[in-house]
Amino acid sequence: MALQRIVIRGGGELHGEIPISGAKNAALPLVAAGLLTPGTLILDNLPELADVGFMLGLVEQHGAALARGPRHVEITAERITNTTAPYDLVRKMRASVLVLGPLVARMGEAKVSLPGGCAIGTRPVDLHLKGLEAMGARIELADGYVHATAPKGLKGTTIRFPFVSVGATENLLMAATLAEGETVLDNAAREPEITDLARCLEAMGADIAGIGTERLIVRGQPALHGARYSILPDRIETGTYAMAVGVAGGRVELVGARPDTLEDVIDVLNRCGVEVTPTERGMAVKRNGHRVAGVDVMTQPYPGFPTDLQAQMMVLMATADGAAMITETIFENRFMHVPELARMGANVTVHGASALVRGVPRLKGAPVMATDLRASISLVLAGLAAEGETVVNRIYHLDRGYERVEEKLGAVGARIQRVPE
Ligand SMILES: CC(=O)N[C@H]1[C@@H](OP(=O)(O)OP(=O)(O)OC[C@H]2O[C@@H](n3ccc(=O)[nH]c3=O)[C@H](O)[C@@H]2O)O[C@H](CO)[C@@H](O)[C@@H]1O
Ligand SMILES: C=C(OP(=O)(O)O)C(=O)O
Repeated sequence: MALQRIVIRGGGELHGEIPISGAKNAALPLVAAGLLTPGTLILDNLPELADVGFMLGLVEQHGAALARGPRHVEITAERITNTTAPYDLVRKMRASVLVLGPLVARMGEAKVSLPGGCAIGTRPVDLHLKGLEAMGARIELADGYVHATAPKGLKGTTIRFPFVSVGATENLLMAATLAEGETVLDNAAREPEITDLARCLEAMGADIAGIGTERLIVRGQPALHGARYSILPDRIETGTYAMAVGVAGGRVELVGARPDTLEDVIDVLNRCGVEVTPTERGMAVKRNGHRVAGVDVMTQPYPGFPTDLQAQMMVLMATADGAAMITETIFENRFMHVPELARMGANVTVHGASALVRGVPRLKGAPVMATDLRASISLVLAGLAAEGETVVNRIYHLDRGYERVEEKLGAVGARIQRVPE
């Protein structure tokens, strides 16, 4: 794909409505779950994103047949013909590691390239591997690959996570559905995407208790069957566009949003003066004239403030009337947007895991470089608030997680364009 950039002329308010897509971070494990059954898993409300395309390509090369329509896929893994997830696919997207649990559980074997570090931190997968080991798999690491074998199948056990991990919870939850006996996952992640995965697994015949809590109890089944499931709306996309309205001003209805999946974020927005109200179709977000107030936030596992909205929140605080302390507790290197925002006139000082943001009346347009998905969209938001022109380079990260971003923002009045680099 040719390199592209996004050009934004800031300063205008946003008015109208934005449709919210299906959640990327629910879609990825749900596609992997298609490997658990020889039956057909039908997923609706599938977001059209680069990451979803990578994940579908991955399950396809494991032997799944795909039938795709708009926002819809049918995955039939009648036979798994290949249990190796190669480096070339895994390096494009870390969530590829989510095929490990389903493959070992169903086939007794899998070889998955180790995902490696990425821009936001080292991101090891030790909890995924320890959990599979506790379920009886033998784990070997060689040549950059994890080779997991469980020729007699996985066995249920109790796994207590030392800290909360979304991916490890998902991988082991999927593995446990086909294990022999009962698996207890303690200190499990409670993100809405995990609830979505658990509900879909139930529809496929899994027996799971404690859904939505930090203790998941799974009674393994000999096999799962096909099902049809509609993916929940993306709470991170919702929060991002809510913050865009906070940054630019105006009033926008986020159609299809599920406010119950982002209560903490809505509370923060209301406290800083961005009005969020539920509507019949989703939620409405409004800011009129006045500058927002500074509000401190700390990222936390769900139901706390999501790390995936930290960069966008920083942009909102960058133009606040006052100061805000933003603390990142999930990833050790998730402030790469700070130097780029500074080039646009933001006043941010980083001390370890905290960033002190002193609001300025106005940001200024500049050419900037996107380093990861949420950093990229934060620069787009900054461009909406800035005087003059902002050019965001290296936008392929954006297409991993935001569907038709320039169309969605353009439709509510943003002056935004995608152009070749
Ligand atoms: C595809 C997907 O859903 N991605 C999300 C998922 O990522 P992901 O599932 O990778 O994030 P985790 O919740 O696992 O990571 C949380 C923390 O635990 C660490 N860790 C994790 C696993 C492990 O085995 N060992 C370990 O040390 C990570 O490096 C990180 O510091 O949750 C993150 C936290 O909400 C989000 O930012 C990502 O958008
Ligand atoms: C970090 C993210 O995704 P991933 O875990 O797929 O890298 C994200 O969605 O912000």
